Amino acid sequence: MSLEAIRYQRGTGLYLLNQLLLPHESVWEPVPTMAEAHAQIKLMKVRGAPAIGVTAALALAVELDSRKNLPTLPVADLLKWIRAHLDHIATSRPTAVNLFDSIDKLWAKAQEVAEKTKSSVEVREALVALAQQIFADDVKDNVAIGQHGMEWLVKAVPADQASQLRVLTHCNTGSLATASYGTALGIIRSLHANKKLAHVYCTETRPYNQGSRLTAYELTYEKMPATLVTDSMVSFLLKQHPVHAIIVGADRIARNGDTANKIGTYQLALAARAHGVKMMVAAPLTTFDLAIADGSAIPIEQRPAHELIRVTGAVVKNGMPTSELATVQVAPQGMNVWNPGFDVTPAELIDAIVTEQGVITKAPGSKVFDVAGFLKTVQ
Ligand SMILES: CSC[C@@H](O)[C@@H](O)C(=O)COP(=O)(O)O
Repeated sequence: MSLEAIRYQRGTGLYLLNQLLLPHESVWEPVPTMAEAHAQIKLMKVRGAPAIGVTAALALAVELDSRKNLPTLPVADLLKWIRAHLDHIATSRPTAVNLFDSIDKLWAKAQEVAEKTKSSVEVREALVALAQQIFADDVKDNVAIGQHGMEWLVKAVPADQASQLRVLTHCNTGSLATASYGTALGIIRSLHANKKLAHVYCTETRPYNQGSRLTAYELTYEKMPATLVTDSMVSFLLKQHPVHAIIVGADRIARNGDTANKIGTYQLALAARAHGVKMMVAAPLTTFDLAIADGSAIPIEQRPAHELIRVTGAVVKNGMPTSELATVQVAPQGMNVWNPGFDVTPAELIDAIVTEQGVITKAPGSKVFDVAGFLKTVQ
């Protein structure tokens, strides 16, 4: 059983693993309302593009179930309540489009059922079912991404190396960032399960350390052969040690394949290109934003300065980490800070985008992906 970040059952409620306390403590927190989901997403107690989208949907399901007055409202009033709550949760974090994908799907379903049935109870039932579907689909999609990515990479490397693959990943894209299994980490999980993984490197992913806190935790938990490196070591690592592919997730992918992902991804793609290493992006279709032509339109979240100038970790006693957390300051007070949470990797630097429907590659000679064209062939 792999780690999980989201627990939900109708009647029991929604619980999120507080990722701010990992890997030192596993504390599950209830999410009884959309307002609480907004707070947990904003604080990054839950994070990762797919996990955010799933959380928003399940929180709506939970609140629709627990507020007994909602199904007694006239359907027009229930729609107003739903719209206001969806608009609020949309303000929690700006970059991962999966949140907005969930919001759009939930709103479309609410309107459709309201129009057809005029029944608030029917609207509630349809939205609870849709939220459960969004949760279940994410797991299924990640498993498919894992399989497609593994198959693509095995074919992309020399045959005599295909069962001894060495990869590098960034940020956290595993069970903790999704409903389960993971996207980029899902591919690595599939390689490991199929005995094709020789080694995985994970970056610390400064400044928020999703790599050292979360991915390293998942890799250790899964007993994969793994090594942690700082973000600044990657070019030298690629020069010194053979790595077949850098595999990352995504928060938003434009029509041409430009990809917003955790800050630092762009420099990894540049290093990969300079060293002849494959650059793979793994994401479900909920991460695609077909409304934007290229990455210049992707909103990039600016994170607070304290994430750069302070570090939180477990207090070490007798050489061992304890469950006591402490925050220390590592830069002078008052120092100016620039802290974008994400960057955009140009499509030109990406070799493959792995989805649950298959792998998107560029036409020979093209610098960009035809995402819309790919989707027409698979849907
Ligand atoms: C499968 S998650 C893909 C991305 O969401 C992930 O790499 C990432 O950038 C997460 O950022 P975070 O700021 O931790 O939410």
